[in-house]
Amino acid sequence: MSSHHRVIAVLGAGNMAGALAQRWASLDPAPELRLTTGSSRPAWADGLTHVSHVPVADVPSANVDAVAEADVVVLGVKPHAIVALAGEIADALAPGALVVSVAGGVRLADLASVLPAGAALVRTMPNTPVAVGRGVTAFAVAPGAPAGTNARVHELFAPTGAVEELDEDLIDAFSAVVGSGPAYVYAVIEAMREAAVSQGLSPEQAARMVPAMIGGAVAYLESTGREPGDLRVEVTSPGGSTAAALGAFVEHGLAEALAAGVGAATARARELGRG
Ligand SMILES: NC(=O)C1=CN([C@@H]2O[C@H](COP(=O)(O)OP(=O)(O)OC[C@H]3O[C@@H](n4cnc5c(N)ncnc54)[C@H](O)[C@@H]3O)[C@@H](O)[C@H]2O)C=CC1
Ligand SMILES: O=C(O)[C@@H]1CCC=N1
Repeated sequence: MSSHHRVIAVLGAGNMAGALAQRWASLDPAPELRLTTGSSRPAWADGLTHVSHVPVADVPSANVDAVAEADVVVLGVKPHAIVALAGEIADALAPGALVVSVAGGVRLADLASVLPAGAALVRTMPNTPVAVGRGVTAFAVAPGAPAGTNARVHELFAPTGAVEELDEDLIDAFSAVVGSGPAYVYAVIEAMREAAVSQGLSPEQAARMVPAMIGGAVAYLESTGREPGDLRVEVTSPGGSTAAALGAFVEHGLAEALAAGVGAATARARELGRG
């Protein structure tokens, strides 16, 4: 991380913004991180001298205090609370501070309306694997932001995984696939573990084997660069056991279920953005 981003304030360091902060805290050299929450305590920050944490329940000015001279300000609260939080800290922002929203649905225009004109404002959609440097984040820069804002976002997010700029109108769809996606994968892992146990494997065996299988399948896909359909066929002997499973998936509507889930998530993100 360059000298640009020496002090990072993370306001609302919960599941998502906390995952980002965790990654930044692990860098060498690490930035100074100032976390705020409502009342909860981010246990991962215990004992880290470059990470401070103040709950607004204890210190009502915690957000404004954290922003003073910060190079980056991450707004990590829930969508319904984020415009109020942006307004609360607007006057305390250091000149040139990069303001990063992670809120689902909430539009740049709504955030820009309460921030100083020309603020370096960016809307992002990260996912929780950023905590281990394997996230995938999309971002859109506010129309009035200074030149170079885009490069600052790339630099800030580079240690958290993949990052790419996306038209703001596509961020809700990206959220439905990639922001929420880890939850879908964990739901699949849970269901596969249950299925394994129902076929006689022990819970411990299933817990070990299922994530290793998924990690291996993804690594094979990524390292060969082959199409998933091609790799699927490679596993599926005609008339064999895999074909029996894939037939059952078609019969039970797996693809339709995934499409319906992604559609529901996109629609819900748009709703959240309208408040
Ligand atoms: N959880 C996820 O995987 C993802 C979440 N997001 C977005 O991240 C945002 C937060 O979601 P989560 O992290 O899941 O929720 P969360 O509830 O874990 O985090 C919100 C945090 O804000 C704190 N907070 C509440 N009021 C505050 C205030 N006035 N000042 C400072 N902190 C305050 C809470 O104590 C909590 O730590 C949402 O806008 C969501 O759309 C985006 C991408 C993925
Ligand atoms: O569930 C949510 O609303 C957020 C947005 C993407 C992931 N979590």
